[in-house]
Amino acid sequence: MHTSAAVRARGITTSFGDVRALDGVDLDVPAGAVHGLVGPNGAGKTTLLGLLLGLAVPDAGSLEILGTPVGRTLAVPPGVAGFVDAPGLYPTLTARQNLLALAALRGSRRGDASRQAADALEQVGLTGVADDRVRGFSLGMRQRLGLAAALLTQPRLLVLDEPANGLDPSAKHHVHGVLTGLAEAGVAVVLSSHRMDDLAVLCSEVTILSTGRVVFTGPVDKLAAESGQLDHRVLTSDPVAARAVAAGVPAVRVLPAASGRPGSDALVVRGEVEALGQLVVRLVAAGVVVREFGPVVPPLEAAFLALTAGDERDPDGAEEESA
Ligand SMILES: Nc1ncnc2c1ncn2[C@@H]1O[C@H](COP(=O)(O)OP(=O)(O)OP(=O)(O)O)[C@@H](O)[C@H]1O
Repeated sequence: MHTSAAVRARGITTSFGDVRALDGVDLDVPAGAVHGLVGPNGAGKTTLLGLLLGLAVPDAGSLEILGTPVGRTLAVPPGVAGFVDAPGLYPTLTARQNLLALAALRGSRRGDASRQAADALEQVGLTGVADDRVRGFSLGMRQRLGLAAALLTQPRLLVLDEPANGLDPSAKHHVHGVLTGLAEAGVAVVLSSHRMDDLAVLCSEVTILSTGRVVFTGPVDKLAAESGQLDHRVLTSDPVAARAVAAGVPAVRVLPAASGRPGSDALVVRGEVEALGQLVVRLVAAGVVVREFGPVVPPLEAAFLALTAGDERDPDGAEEESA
C-alpha cells in the first residue's frame, strides 16, 4: 500500500493571454495510483500535464510533486518523466539509438545504457523493430517508444498525454499492462484520454476538467453513479407485453419507438438504477424473457456528457467571463 502524495495541487491557475486554461484546479494523486484526466477539447488537460512535467509554472496556486514544492523556474522535477502532445524523438535514428542518445544525455555508461534501452524496448513490446528508423514508425509505435524513453529514467511519477492514441487493441492492452505493473510497483501515473472506457479499465480515479475547472474528481465508480437517469435498451421475447409491464413501473418512462435501434423490437426506457431493476424483476415475474438489457450510452460516458454539457471552448479561445 502506497499512501504518500505524488502530486498535490491547490488552486492552480494558468492563463495564456485572455484564455484561462486552468482555473483554481486542485489535484491529488497518491503514489501507486493511475489517475486519468478527461475533458472536452481545450479543457486544460495538456496544460495541467505540462505543469507536472515542469514545462511551465502556474500563475497562481501551489504545486507539490513527489513531496517537493515546485518553484518558479522551469525544470523537470527529479523522478518525473513523460511527454505532452507527442514524444520528442529523432526520426532519422532507430528506436534503440533514440533511447541510447537519451541515456547518454543523462550520463549513463554505455554498457548500462544499452541494457536499459533493451529492457525498455522489451517492456513496451518494440524489440522486434528496435533497429528500424523512427521515421517509418506509426503513431502508435511512436507513442510506445515515448513510453520506453520515459521508463529509462525509472520515474516515480509518469505523465502521459493520450498514451493510447493510435494504439491498436492489442498494443493498448500491452501498454495498459505496463502502466498497471508500474502502479503496482508504486509509480504514480497521470494520463489524459478522450476515451472513458479506457480510463475505466485503467484508472483508480479520474478528474474531469471543463473549461479549466474541475467538475468531478474521484473514483470511477462514483462517477458512474453520477449519471442519474439512464436510457436502457430492453430486448425481450414479447415486446408488446414488455411495453405494458414497463408502463406500470413507477419512475420508469417508456421512450418513443424511434429511440430504439431501427428495425428492432427493443424498448427504450428511462429511469434511475433502482427503478430499472424493478422493471427487470416485473418482466421476469410476468414470464417475459429478457434477452438484452443495457445502457444506450455507457454510464461513464453519460456522466461525462452530463458534467461537461455545453462547455466546449470557443475555437477562437475567447474567454467567457462569468461575473
Ligand atoms: N501555448 C498556448 N498559447 C495560447 N493558448 C494556449 C496555449 N496552450 C493552450 N492554450 C489554450 O488553453 C486552453 C487549454 O488547452 P489544453 O491544450 O490544455 O487543452 P486540452 O484539454 O489538452 O485539449 P485537447 O483535448 O484538445 O488536447 C485552450 O483554450 C487552448 O487554446
